[in-house]
Amino acid sequence: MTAQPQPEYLTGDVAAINAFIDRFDVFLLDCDGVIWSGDHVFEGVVETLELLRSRGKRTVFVTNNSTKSRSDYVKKFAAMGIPSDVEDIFGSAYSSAIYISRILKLPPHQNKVFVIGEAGIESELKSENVPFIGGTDPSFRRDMTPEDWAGIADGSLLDPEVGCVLTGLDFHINYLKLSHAYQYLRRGAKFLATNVDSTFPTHNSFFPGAGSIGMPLVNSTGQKPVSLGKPSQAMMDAIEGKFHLDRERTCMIGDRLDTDIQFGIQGKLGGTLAVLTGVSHREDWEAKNAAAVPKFYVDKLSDLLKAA
Ligand SMILES: O=C(O)[C@H](O)[C@H](O)COP(=O)(O)O
Ligand SMILES: [Mg+2]
Repeated sequence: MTAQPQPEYLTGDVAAINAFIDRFDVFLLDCDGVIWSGDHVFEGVVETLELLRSRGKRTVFVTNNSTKSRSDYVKKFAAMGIPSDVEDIFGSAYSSAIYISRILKLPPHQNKVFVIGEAGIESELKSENVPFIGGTDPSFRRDMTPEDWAGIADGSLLDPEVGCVLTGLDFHINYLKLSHAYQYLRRGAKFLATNVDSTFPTHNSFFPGAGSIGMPLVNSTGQKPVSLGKPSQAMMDAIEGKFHLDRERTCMIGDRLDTDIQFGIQGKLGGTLAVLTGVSHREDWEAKNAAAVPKFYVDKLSDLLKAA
């Protein structure tokens, strides 16, 4: 197997950074591991976004994190001193909601979604008028009872209008939710995921990701979900349609090879930039079986400030 061309290292190279910025009109920016870690915004990120915008560049935030809706993210950005607009944000919860409402088009008698995930998914489904159950409903945040075993087994506790199961990052996952979802899938419901990231970078550490939350259903049903987050090209096509992207003049910036960088490469974007403040490290793309190799990399996003 021929070695993949290794990325250009930009950190500290003012001329290369300027050439990099001038080469693109639109920057698609990942969030967890690039902009912030949990509620902590990385140093210099606010100024870096200001620099890109001052040079007439469009900044679009593309996150796989489905726990928040686009309007939640506008609030999170504002709290960090980053002006943004709902129109600048494309999350996997939104990507999933528009896929279900505009592409999947569930039959009217089975148009409900059983959600495994947080409020972000529910808000985006509501914005697309897609009915759902499960999710943050407190009646699902408890242990199984004898009635649950019996009612799930004979179907009397299941909602016949559920036609789809959607899994995302869920900080309240439990056996009751998994059992309902499993039975809906056994009965033929469509299996979707907002994203399948194995880990979640936050609090300067790592936690189980959305993909690890949905894995018990993959294992128990033998089915794989259709994933609507990065690197899904359904998401890229939706972004291209919305922002009228010139792919050659667009660069994806991310911290994860098998989501962000693959997303940019499969999307045939003009460039991909990896940052080393999140999941992936140099060894990951230098490895023979690398999931993807970025075109450029920096230690951290704010290294682009050297261009100023
Ligand atoms: O488990 C997850 O959902 C992901 O780790 C998280 O959402 C990643 O978000 P992103 O880096 O795409 O902003
Ligand atoms: Mg990330």
